[in-house]
Amino acid sequence: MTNKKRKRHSKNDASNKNQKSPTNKEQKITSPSTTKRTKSNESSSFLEKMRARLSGGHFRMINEKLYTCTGKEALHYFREDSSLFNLYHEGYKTQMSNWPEKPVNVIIKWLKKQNPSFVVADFGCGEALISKSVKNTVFSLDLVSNEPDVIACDMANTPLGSTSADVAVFCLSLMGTNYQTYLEEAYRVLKPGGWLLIAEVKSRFDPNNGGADPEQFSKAISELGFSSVKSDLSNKMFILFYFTKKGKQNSKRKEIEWPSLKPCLYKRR
Ligand SMILES: C[S@@+](CC[C@H](N)C(=O)[O-])C[C@H]1O[C@@H](n2cnc3c(N)ncnc32)[C@H](O)[C@@H]1O
Repeated sequence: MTNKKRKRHSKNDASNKNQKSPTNKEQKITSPSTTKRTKSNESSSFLEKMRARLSGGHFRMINEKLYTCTGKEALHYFREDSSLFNLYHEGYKTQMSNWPEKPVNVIIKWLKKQNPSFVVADFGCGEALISKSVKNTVFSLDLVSNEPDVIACDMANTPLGSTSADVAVFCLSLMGTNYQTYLEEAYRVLKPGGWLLIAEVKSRFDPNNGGADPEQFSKAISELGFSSVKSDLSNKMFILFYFTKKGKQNSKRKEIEWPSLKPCLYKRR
Protein backbone atom coordinates (compact mmCIF):
# COMPACT_ATOMS: atom_id res chain seq x y z
CA MET A 1 0.00 0.00 0.00
CA THR A 2 1.32 3.45 -0.91
CA ASN A 3 1.60 6.12 1.72
CA LYS A 4 -1.24 8.05 0.11
CA LYS A 5 -3.53 5.03 0.25
CA ARG A 6 -2.54 4.27 3.85
CA LYS A 7 -3.54 7.79 4.84
CA ARG A 8 -6.88 7.61 3.05
CA HIS A 9 -7.49 4.20 4.53
CA SER A 10 -6.90 5.40 8.08
CA LYS A 11 -9.12 8.42 7.56
CA ASN A 12 -11.98 6.27 6.34
CA ASP A 13 -11.52 3.96 9.28
CA ALA A 14 -11.35 6.68 11.84
CA SER A 15 -14.39 5.36 13.64
CA ASN A 16 -13.05 1.82 13.72
CA LYS A 17 -12.48 1.05 17.41
CA ASN A 18 -10.06 -1.76 16.58
CA GLN A 19 -7.80 0.54 14.72
CA LYS A 20 -4.37 0.92 16.28
CA SER A 21 -3.78 4.45 17.58
CA PRO A 22 -1.06 6.25 15.61
CA THR A 23 2.44 6.20 16.98
CA ASN A 24 4.01 9.42 18.23
CA LYS A 25 6.04 9.58 15.05
CA GLU A 26 2.92 9.40 12.89
CA GLN A 27 1.23 12.08 14.99
CA LYS A 28 4.20 14.35 14.49
CA ILE A 29 4.07 13.94 10.72
CA THR A 30 0.31 14.18 10.32
CA SER A 31 -0.53 17.08 12.66
CA PRO A 32 1.85 20.02 12.28
CA SER A 33 -0.65 22.39 13.95
CA THR A 34 -0.54 20.24 17.12
CA THR A 35 3.23 20.46 17.07
CA LYS A 36 3.05 24.25 16.83
CA ARG A 37 0.54 24.42 19.65
CA THR A 38 2.64 22.16 21.88
CA LYS A 39 5.75 24.22 21.23
CA SER A 40 3.94 27.47 21.93
CA ASN A 41 2.44 25.97 25.13
CA GLU A 42 5.91 24.94 26.21
CA SER A 43 7.40 28.35 25.56
CA SER A 44 4.54 30.21 27.25
CA SER A 45 4.83 28.00 30.34
CA PHE A 46 8.60 28.66 30.28
CA LEU A 47 7.92 32.41 30.09
CA GLU A 48 5.40 32.14 32.91
CA LYS A 49 7.99 30.34 35.02
CA MET A 50 10.60 33.00 34.18
CA ARG A 51 8.18 35.80 35.06
CA ALA A 52 7.24 34.10 38.34
CA ARG A 53 10.96 33.73 39.17
CA LEU A 54 11.71 37.35 38.37
CA SER A 55 8.76 38.67 40.35
CA GLY A 56 9.63 36.29 43.22
CA GLY A 57 13.17 37.69 43.15
CA HIS A 58 11.89 41.28 43.18
CA PHE A 59 9.57 40.47 46.07
CA ARG A 60 12.41 38.99 48.12
CA MET A 61 14.60 42.06 47.51
CA ILE A 62 11.88 44.56 48.46
CA ASN A 63 10.91 42.46 51.47
CA GLU A 64 14.52 42.36 52.70
CA LYS A 65 14.84 46.11 52.21
CA LEU A 66 11.71 46.79 54.31
CA TYR A 67 12.97 44.62 57.16
CA THR A 68 16.44 46.17 57.22
CA CYS A 69 15.74 49.91 56.99
CA THR A 70 13.85 52.49 59.02
CA GLY A 71 10.27 53.48 58.21
CA LYS A 72 11.53 56.85 56.99
CA GLU A 73 13.89 55.19 54.51
CA ALA A 74 11.12 52.84 53.39
CA LEU A 75 8.84 55.81 52.72
CA HIS A 76 11.52 57.41 50.47
CA TYR A 77 12.15 54.08 48.76
CA PHE A 78 8.51 53.67 47.73
CA ARG A 79 8.14 57.38 46.92
CA GLU A 80 10.93 57.01 44.35
CA ASP A 81 9.09 54.16 42.65
CA SER A 82 5.62 53.32 43.89
CA SER A 83 5.35 50.38 41.43
CA LEU A 84 7.66 48.51 43.88
CA PHE A 85 4.77 48.52 46.33
CA ASN A 86 2.56 46.58 43.88
CA LEU A 87 5.40 44.17 43.14
CA TYR A 88 5.85 43.63 46.87
CA HIS A 89 2.15 42.93 47.42
CA GLU A 90 1.94 40.52 44.47
CA GLY A 91 4.75 38.46 46.04
CA TYR A 92 3.28 38.82 49.51
CA LYS A 93 -0.04 37.41 48.31
CA THR A 94 1.77 34.42 46.76
CA GLN A 95 3.56 33.77 50.07
CA MET A 96 0.32 34.11 52.02
CA SER A 97 -1.46 31.63 49.75
CA ASN A 98 0.71 28.94 51.42
CA TRP A 99 -0.48 29.86 54.92
CA PRO A 100 -3.38 27.75 56.22
CA GLU A 101 -4.80 30.77 58.03
CA LYS A 102 -4.05 34.46 57.48
CA PRO A 103 -3.59 36.57 60.60
CA VAL A 104 -5.57 39.43 59.06
CA ASN A 105 -8.62 37.14 58.91
CA VAL A 106 -8.26 36.22 62.60
CA ILE A 107 -8.15 39.94 63.41
CA ILE A 108 -11.19 40.63 61.23
CA LYS A 109 -13.11 37.85 63.04
CA TRP A 110 -12.12 39.36 66.39
CA LEU A 111 -13.17 42.86 65.29
CA LYS A 112 -16.56 41.59 64.15
CA LYS A 113 -17.24 40.45 67.72
CA GLN A 114 -16.41 43.89 69.17
CA ASN A 115 -18.46 47.06 69.34
CA PRO A 116 -19.03 48.22 65.73
CA SER A 117 -18.59 51.82 66.88
CA PHE A 118 -14.92 51.13 67.68
CA VAL A 119 -12.59 53.30 65.60
CA VAL A 120 -9.77 51.20 64.17
CA ALA A 121 -6.29 52.30 63.07
CA ASP A 122 -4.73 49.72 60.75
CA PHE A 123 -0.97 50.35 60.83
CA GLY A 124 0.66 48.95 57.67
CA CYS A 125 -2.68 48.01 56.13
CA GLY A 126 -1.34 46.71 52.78
CA GLU A 127 -4.40 46.23 50.60
CA ALA A 128 -6.67 47.50 53.39
CA LEU A 129 -8.47 44.18 53.89
CA ILE A 130 -9.66 45.19 57.36
CA SER A 131 -11.47 48.32 56.19
CA LYS A 132 -13.03 46.30 53.35
CA SER A 133 -14.33 43.65 55.75
CA VAL A 134 -15.79 45.41 58.81
CA LYS A 135 -18.44 48.06 59.43
CA ASN A 136 -16.24 50.08 61.79
CA THR A 137 -14.56 53.33 60.87
CA VAL A 138 -11.06 52.25 59.87
CA PHE A 139 -8.07 54.49 59.29
CA SER A 140 -5.87 52.51 56.94
CA LEU A 141 -2.23 53.58 57.00
CA ASP A 142 0.59 52.49 54.71
CA LEU A 143 3.66 53.81 52.93
CA VAL A 144 1.78 53.99 49.61
CA SER A 145 -1.85 54.79 48.97
CA ASN A 146 -3.24 52.89 46.02
CA GLU A 147 -6.80 53.23 47.25
CA PRO A 148 -8.68 56.43 48.08
CA ASP A 149 -9.12 55.53 51.76
CA VAL A 150 -5.52 54.63 52.51
CA ILE A 151 -3.43 57.33 54.20
CA ALA A 152 0.13 57.33 52.87
CA CYS A 153 2.60 57.95 55.70
CA ASP A 154 5.37 56.45 57.76
CA MET A 155 3.42 54.93 60.62
CA ALA A 156 5.90 56.35 63.14
CA ASN A 157 4.30 59.67 62.37
CA THR A 158 0.62 59.49 61.39
CA PRO A 159 -1.85 62.35 60.92
CA LEU A 160 -4.29 60.71 63.39
CA GLY A 161 -5.34 62.66 66.46
CA SER A 162 -4.21 61.70 69.95
CA THR A 163 -6.61 59.35 71.78
CA SER A 164 -8.74 59.03 68.64
CA ALA A 165 -8.81 55.24 68.14
CA ASP A 166 -10.23 52.28 70.08
CA VAL A 167 -8.15 49.63 68.32
CA ALA A 168 -4.66 49.74 66.80
CA VAL A 169 -3.71 46.83 64.56
CA PHE A 170 -0.24 45.80 63.37
CA CYS A 171 -0.69 42.78 61.17
CA LEU A 172 2.77 41.57 60.03
CA SER A 173 3.78 45.21 59.71
CA LEU A 174 6.47 45.69 62.38
CA MET A 175 9.03 45.62 59.60
CA GLY A 176 11.28 48.66 60.13
CA THR A 177 14.37 48.56 62.34
CA ASN A 178 12.76 51.35 64.40
CA TYR A 179 9.59 49.34 65.07
CA GLN A 180 9.29 50.68 68.64
CA THR A 181 8.48 54.15 67.25
CA TYR A 182 5.37 52.65 65.54
CA LEU A 183 4.21 51.30 68.89
CA GLU A 184 4.84 54.66 70.55
CA GLU A 185 2.66 56.23 67.85
CA ALA A 186 -0.07 53.64 68.49
CA TYR A 187 0.11 54.52 72.19
CA ARG A 188 -0.43 58.20 71.34
CA VAL A 189 -3.34 57.47 68.98
CA LEU A 190 -5.19 55.02 71.25
CA LYS A 191 -7.79 56.00 73.83
CA PRO A 192 -7.16 54.77 77.39
CA GLY A 193 -8.47 51.21 77.53
CA GLY A 194 -8.03 50.89 73.73
CA TRP A 195 -6.81 47.65 72.18
CA LEU A 196 -3.43 46.99 70.60
CA LEU A 197 -3.30 43.86 68.44
CA ILE A 198 0.01 42.67 66.99
CA ALA A 199 0.32 39.69 64.66
CA GLU A 200 3.85 38.67 63.73
CA VAL A 201 5.60 35.80 62.01
CA LYS A 202 6.30 33.13 64.62
CA SER A 203 9.94 32.65 63.68
CA ARG A 204 10.64 36.26 64.70
CA PHE A 205 9.76 35.17 68.24
CA ASP A 206 11.71 31.96 68.40
CA PRO A 207 14.68 32.60 70.75
CA ASN A 208 16.18 29.23 69.76
CA ASN A 209 16.57 30.51 66.22
CA GLY A 210 17.77 34.06 66.74
CA GLY A 211 14.27 35.37 67.31
CA ALA A 212 13.15 37.66 70.12
CA ASP A 213 11.88 36.39 73.45
CA PRO A 214 8.09 36.97 73.35
CA GLU A 215 8.15 37.63 77.12
CA GLN A 216 10.73 40.39 76.69
CA PHE A 217 8.69 41.88 73.85
CA SER A 218 5.50 41.88 75.98
CA LYS A 219 7.44 43.37 78.89
CA ALA A 220 8.72 46.24 76.71
CA ILE A 221 5.18 46.97 75.49
CA SER A 222 3.89 46.87 79.06
CA GLU A 223 6.56 49.41 80.03
CA LEU A 224 5.34 51.64 77.21
CA GLY A 225 1.97 51.77 78.98
CA PHE A 226 -0.02 48.70 78.00
CA SER A 227 -1.38 45.68 79.88
CA SER A 228 -0.89 42.31 78.27
CA VAL A 229 -4.27 40.56 77.90
CA LYS A 230 -3.13 37.40 76.09
CA SER A 231 -0.69 35.98 73.56
CA ASP A 232 -2.16 33.49 71.12
CA LEU A 233 0.49 30.97 70.06
CA SER A 234 -1.97 28.44 68.67
CA ASN A 235 -1.23 29.19 65.04
CA LYS A 236 1.71 27.49 63.33
CA MET A 237 2.76 30.51 61.30
CA PHE A 238 2.09 33.55 63.44
CA ILE A 239 1.78 34.80 66.99
CA LEU A 240 -0.95 37.21 68.00
CA PHE A 241 -0.54 39.57 70.97
CA TYR A 242 -3.46 41.40 72.60
CA PHE A 243 -2.84 44.42 74.84
CA THR A 244 -4.93 47.26 76.22
CA LYS A 245 -3.72 50.77 76.89
CA LYS A 246 -3.40 51.58 80.58
CA GLY A 247 -5.25 54.57 81.95
CA LYS A 248 -2.15 56.45 83.00
CA GLN A 249 1.39 56.42 81.70
CA ASN A 250 4.10 55.98 84.29
CA SER A 251 5.68 59.44 84.60
CA LYS A 252 8.97 57.91 85.79
CA ARG A 253 9.26 55.75 82.71
CA LYS A 254 12.70 54.21 82.40
CA GLU A 255 14.50 53.47 79.17
CA ILE A 256 12.68 50.54 77.54
CA GLU A 257 14.80 47.60 76.40
CA TRP A 258 13.24 46.68 73.07
CA PRO A 259 14.33 43.29 71.77
CA SER A 260 15.48 43.40 68.17
CA LEU A 261 13.10 41.59 65.83
CA LYS A 262 14.90 39.58 63.22
CA PRO A 263 13.92 40.19 59.60
CA CYS A 264 11.56 37.70 58.07
CA LEU A 265 13.40 36.75 54.88
CA TYR A 266 12.05 34.32 52.31
CA LYS A 267 14.20 31.65 50.71
CA ARG A 268 14.33 31.15 46.97
CA ARG A 269 12.11 28.21 46.10
C1 LIG B 1 3.47 42.21 55.27
S1 LIG B 1 2.48 43.54 54.79
C2 LIG B 1 0.99 43.20 55.65
C3 LIG B 1 -0.20 43.94 55.12
C4 LIG B 1 -1.51 43.78 55.91
N1 LIG B 1 -1.38 44.25 57.25
C5 LIG B 1 -1.96 42.35 55.88
O1 LIG B 1 -1.87 41.67 56.90
O2 LIG B 1 -2.44 41.90 54.83
C6 LIG B 1 3.19 44.85 55.73
C7 LIG B 1 2.76 46.22 55.31
O3 LIG B 1 3.31 47.17 56.24
C8 LIG B 1 3.68 48.32 55.52
N2 LIG B 1 4.69 49.08 56.27
C9 LIG B 1 5.91 48.66 56.66
N3 LIG B 1 6.57 49.65 57.29
C10 LIG B 1 5.74 50.72 57.29
C11 LIG B 1 5.85 52.05 57.80
N4 LIG B 1 6.95 52.49 58.40
N5 LIG B 1 4.79 52.88 57.65
C12 LIG B 1 3.66 52.47 57.02
N6 LIG B 1 3.50 51.22 56.52
C13 LIG B 1 4.53 50.36 56.66
C14 LIG B 1 4.23 47.75 54.21
O4 LIG B 1 4.25 48.73 53.20
C15 LIG B 1 3.25 46.63 53.93
O5 LIG B 1 2.17 47.05 53.14
